[in-house]
Amino acid sequence: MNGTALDEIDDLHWTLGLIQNLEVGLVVVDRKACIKLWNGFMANHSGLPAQDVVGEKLFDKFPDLPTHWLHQKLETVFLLRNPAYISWEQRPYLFNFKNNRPITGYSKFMYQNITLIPLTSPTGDVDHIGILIYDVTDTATGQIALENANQKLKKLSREDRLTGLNNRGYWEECLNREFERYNRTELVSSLVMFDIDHFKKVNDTYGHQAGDEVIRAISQALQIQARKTDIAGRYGGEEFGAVLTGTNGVNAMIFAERLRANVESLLVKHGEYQINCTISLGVSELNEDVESATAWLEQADKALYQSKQNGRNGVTLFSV
Ligand SMILES: Nc1nc2c(ncn2[C@@H]2O[C@H](COP(=O)(O)OP(=O)(O)OP(=O)(O)O)[C@@H](O)[C@H]2O)c(=O)[nH]1
Repeated sequence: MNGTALDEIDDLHWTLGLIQNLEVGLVVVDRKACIKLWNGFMANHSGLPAQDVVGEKLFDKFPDLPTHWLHQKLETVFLLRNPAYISWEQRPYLFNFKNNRPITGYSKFMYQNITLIPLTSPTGDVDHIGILIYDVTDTATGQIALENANQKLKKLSREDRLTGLNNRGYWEECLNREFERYNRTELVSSLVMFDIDHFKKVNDTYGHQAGDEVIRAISQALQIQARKTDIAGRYGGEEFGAVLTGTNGVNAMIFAERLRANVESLLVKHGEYQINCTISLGVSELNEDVESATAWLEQADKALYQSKQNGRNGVTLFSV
């Protein structure tokens, strides 16, 4: 053997060593999806050494693979002779490997980015594809945790702590949006505002904690009665609002009256006491006479004030 041949063998030897020890998975398959190369990364994570895998059909050896999808991807790479990239966001993993990172141990599996590379033979044909598997568990779990934290923050910024209802800021935003929507679609909506009657007396008689229990119980009654499309919020200390989308004034009055009766029949337990409360409600239908979201709110508030004037524990529909 001459010097050049020895050099080439030497080059091949260290190239193979490099491939075997890469911290990236490498699988080479032919046109029949027969496995030609299976590097150390793949052996370590699958528990299957190269001698058990090389020469086998990929889909026979790994029946859990997304056969149809991967087959199509491989065919496209053979046909177009262009690489294909699949990120963990499109498909969390190709091979179901356990996540063995101690820091990101809360993910059960290894997130993977995948690259499919067409491999050209000396004749210029593409008869093989290299499948590269990158372990991106750290990036993926970090990004998922960040997204979850953002979702939680968003929820917290919109939520009233005591009741879990929308807080005033977010509820007003929804009210404004509903008003804008009405201007575009003219689909009717109604607003119900209500306030707990003589609530100061509840606090003074049973204490602030008991008052909080009453607020929570009434909020729950509101949440149970509201539809998914209704927008319920805590407007102030003991004042609440509900935007009833797609509901006219007459039906909003039925809603309000049912809620009034529900609250009237509630008995809120606090220690040895059972506290009974009532609410006063005002209803305002959104129609072309209402000039702004603020005007809509003022109308419902006027109707609520009328209910208080009428002796409380009642419902009033705003009229000019
Ligand atoms: N426990 C508790 N009390 C609150 C909260 N927010 C406001 N309040 C109390 O609600 C009471 C509201 O009293 P008022 O505005 O005088 O009204 P009211 O006693 O309900 O009388 P009317 O509305 O006229 O029937 C006050 O005593 C506030 O301290 C809260 O989050 N928890």
